[in-house]
Amino acid sequence: METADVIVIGSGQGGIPLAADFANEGRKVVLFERDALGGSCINYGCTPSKAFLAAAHTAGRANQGKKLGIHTEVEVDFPAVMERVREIRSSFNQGIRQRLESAGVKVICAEASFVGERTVKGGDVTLQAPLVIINTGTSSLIPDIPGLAGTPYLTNRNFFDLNTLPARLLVIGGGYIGLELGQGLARLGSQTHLIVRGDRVLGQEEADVSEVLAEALKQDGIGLHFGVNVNHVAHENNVFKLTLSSGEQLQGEALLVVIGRKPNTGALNAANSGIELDDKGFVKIDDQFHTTCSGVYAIGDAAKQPAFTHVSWEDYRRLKAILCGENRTRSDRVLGYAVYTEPQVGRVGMTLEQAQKQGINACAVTLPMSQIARAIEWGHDLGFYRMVIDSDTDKILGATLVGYETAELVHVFLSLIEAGATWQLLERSVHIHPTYGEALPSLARLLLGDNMPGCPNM
Ligand SMILES: Cc1cc2nc3c(=O)[nH]c(=O)nc-3n(C[C@H](O)[C@H](O)[C@H](O)COP(=O)(O)OP(=O)(O)OC[C@H]3O[C@@H](n4cnc5c(N)ncnc54)[C@H](O)[C@@H]3O)c2cc1C
Ligand SMILES: NC(=O)c1ccc[n+]([C@@H]2O[C@H](COP(=O)([O-])OP(=O)(O)OC[C@H]3O[C@@H](n4cnc5c(N)ncnc54)[C@H](O)[C@@H]3O)[C@@H](O)[C@H]2O)c1
Repeated sequence: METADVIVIGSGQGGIPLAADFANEGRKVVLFERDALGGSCINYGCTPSKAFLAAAHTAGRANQGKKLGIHTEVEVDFPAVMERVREIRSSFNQGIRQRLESAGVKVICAEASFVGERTVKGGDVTLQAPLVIINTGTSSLIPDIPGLAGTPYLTNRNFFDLNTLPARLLVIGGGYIGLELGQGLARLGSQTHLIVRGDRVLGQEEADVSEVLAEALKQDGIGLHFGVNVNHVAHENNVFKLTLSSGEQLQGEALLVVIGRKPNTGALNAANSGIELDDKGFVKIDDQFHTTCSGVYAIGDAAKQPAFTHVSWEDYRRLKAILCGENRTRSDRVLGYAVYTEPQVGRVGMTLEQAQKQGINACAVTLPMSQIARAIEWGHDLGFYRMVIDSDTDKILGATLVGYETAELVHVFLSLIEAGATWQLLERSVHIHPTYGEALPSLARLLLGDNMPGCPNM
């Protein structure tokens, strides 16, 4: 049987740099990929969705110009929007191929599965290696709704193949993907309905985050249906007909199904290498990414890490350090993430509820957009900034920023928390006027009991 030094299964966000690094060090590295190189992020996730949203939010902002007295007629060239998205995706994809090739990684385009301990078969190649890394990601979870199977519904996988703007869009799921892509198509002109099983969108966030988002979606003309299930799907004459548990019927030319993800571990035959999966199929790992089989590690979404690209990438850095003998773990990082709706949600660290559940004597301060000069000047009236602190140590524990481009601004908190900073440090900082960033020391000033924390001229 052929051998290698390292086998990587899946070209996800952590697997690619790991494979390239080991190959650059002169080791024999083989990477198995059953689909497009670069995984979900580059092909069906972050890259195409954010390129798509750049167009959608440009249209949305132009339409909102009327609040500032600017009236424009937006004309959407949908095929051009989608062609640009696919071009960007393709260029990123090519970049991955070049990176792996120039590092000397042997890429095998086949689905891999374990046939023995640390022994992997893909296509007609069977290999054994002392080090195997699983980075196989997730795929769309599809609900078992009568009538759905066999219809041409959309998921994040085929969404970016669209060439015609659907006149009416129906979305099942009120999470990240439903909100981002649903709001995106609505802003480009689809009459959109969001069907949400729970009582609010983004159910895992704080309730007032959901409220702001719901208001923003309504302003984009999106119909919101809470607390309902889809009982039946029909597809006739190119029109989807959905019957909801409330008895309501909805129709649309497109149906987007985005109710969460399932791990890509079914094909792995993990048990053949003594690798245990949990009851949902995620690979079980310890705090150093080790599976239940010696020499086999798992990173990213398939290992039930928070499902974000930067997490999978950071998994790579930590696993690399661990394999080089450093005593790192996976659980001591400050988690940040963002939702790319308008307004955006930028989140870092703990919410107040999470902190209190951990027994921390925590408190939070919140500053609404109506008290931020920059937001008033630009007409960005939806949202708020919130900071959570430890009342005993004064350390900053977390932040939730809902507003314009907060995915950028929230990094201030990421660095402060990483540095173990107190809220007094933020309060002392003199931020530039007039900026959104200026509101962050103002937020801290609320802890001084300052009721008028805004900028000097307010
Ligand atoms: C629509 C959408 C938008 C997103 N937007 C963002 C965002 O803005 N920011 C963010 O941080 N995250 C975002 N995410 C999440 C992000 O894409 C993932 O968390 C990220 O890609 C990490 O995935 P990964 O490294 O675990 O594996 P993946 O990127 O999923 O890659 C796994 C790879 O393994 C391959 N594979 C699976 N099984 C096998 C097998 N048996 N043999 C060979 N190959 C196999 C797959 O084909 C795939 O290429 C988004 C996701 C989606 C779906
Ligand atoms: N900006 C980003 O970083 C970004 C963007 C997109 C996706 N992602 C990642 O991808 C993951 C998956 O996104 P997602 O939107 O598919 O999942 P999600 O978990 O964010 O949302 C799923 C939604 O579907 C609903 N739902 C679940 N089961 C249902 C059912 N049977 N019927 C009807 N509704 C149901 C849930 O209540 C929820 O509203 C995210 O958790 C995130 O980690 C990240």
